[in-house]
Amino acid sequence: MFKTQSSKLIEIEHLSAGYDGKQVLSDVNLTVYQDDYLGIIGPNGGGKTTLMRLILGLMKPTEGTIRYFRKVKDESGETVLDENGEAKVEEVKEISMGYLPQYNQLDKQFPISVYEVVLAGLSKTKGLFSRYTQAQHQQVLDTLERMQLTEFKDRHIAALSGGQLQRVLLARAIVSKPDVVILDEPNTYIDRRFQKQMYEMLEQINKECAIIIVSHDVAEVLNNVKHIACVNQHLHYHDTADMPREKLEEHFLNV
Ligand SMILES: Nc1ncnc2c1ncn2[C@@H]1O[C@H](COP(=O)(O)OP(=O)(O)OP(=O)(O)O)[C@@H](O)[C@H]1O
Repeated sequence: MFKTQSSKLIEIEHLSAGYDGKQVLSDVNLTVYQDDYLGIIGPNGGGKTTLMRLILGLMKPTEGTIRYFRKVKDESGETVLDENGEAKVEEVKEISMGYLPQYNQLDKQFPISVYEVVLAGLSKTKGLFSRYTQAQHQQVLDTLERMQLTEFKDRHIAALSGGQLQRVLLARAIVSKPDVVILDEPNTYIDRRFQKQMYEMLEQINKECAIIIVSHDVAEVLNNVKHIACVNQHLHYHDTADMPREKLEEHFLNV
């Protein structure tokens, strides 16, 4: 089993939020760590996507705070450690986040190629009127290679299988080397045969950044994540290393 004791990346305290005066999340507290792999599970309409939208800054809470932290580096670029030997962090206004949206939020007919989709993952790092640099184009090519997508580079996204499209969107989410990748129901893109491959890719990605994955596939999520949070207006949190797998399944399979 995994064990994480690393520095915080996102800290959520006493967060409440909703739509049109109807409360969807109440008094949510959650810490996401720098090298975290956090699974978010819960019933339909429980507030999982809402929590992701809040973390991404796409909507504002009615109460509570979300704070972001970055590792402190010295002049030579080395991470500074605190008294416990953990990376020292400082609060920052924002961190970089890659996002893989739910399948049903996607317009597959939008006229855009695989290369352009992945390049769009760098749009935040480019000035509004400036062009992408040679290095940024190379970054796209490297990411396509890593995701085994080079042969589909010029293909229209409507002409991809679900698994290929999922890899393209994952490539877009990681191309900027973000601090955290947020995946909302990534399994809806693929059939079960490809799930193993997806989790292997995520394990590799987790060596470089934190991952938050929303999923209905409780058993599969429990197999892969370091921490698990069950969201149903309130949030219940568990360290998967602290609880036997059977207990977690018993606890969560019926949510
Ligand atoms: N834009 C919106 N306007 C009004 N109500 C919304 C909006 N988005 C979500 N809701 C409502 O908020 C509640 C939580 O929705 P949310 O999408 O966060 O749940 P979820 O846990 O992600 O659900 P699912 O597992 O079905 O994707 C639901 O009752 C939903 O109908």
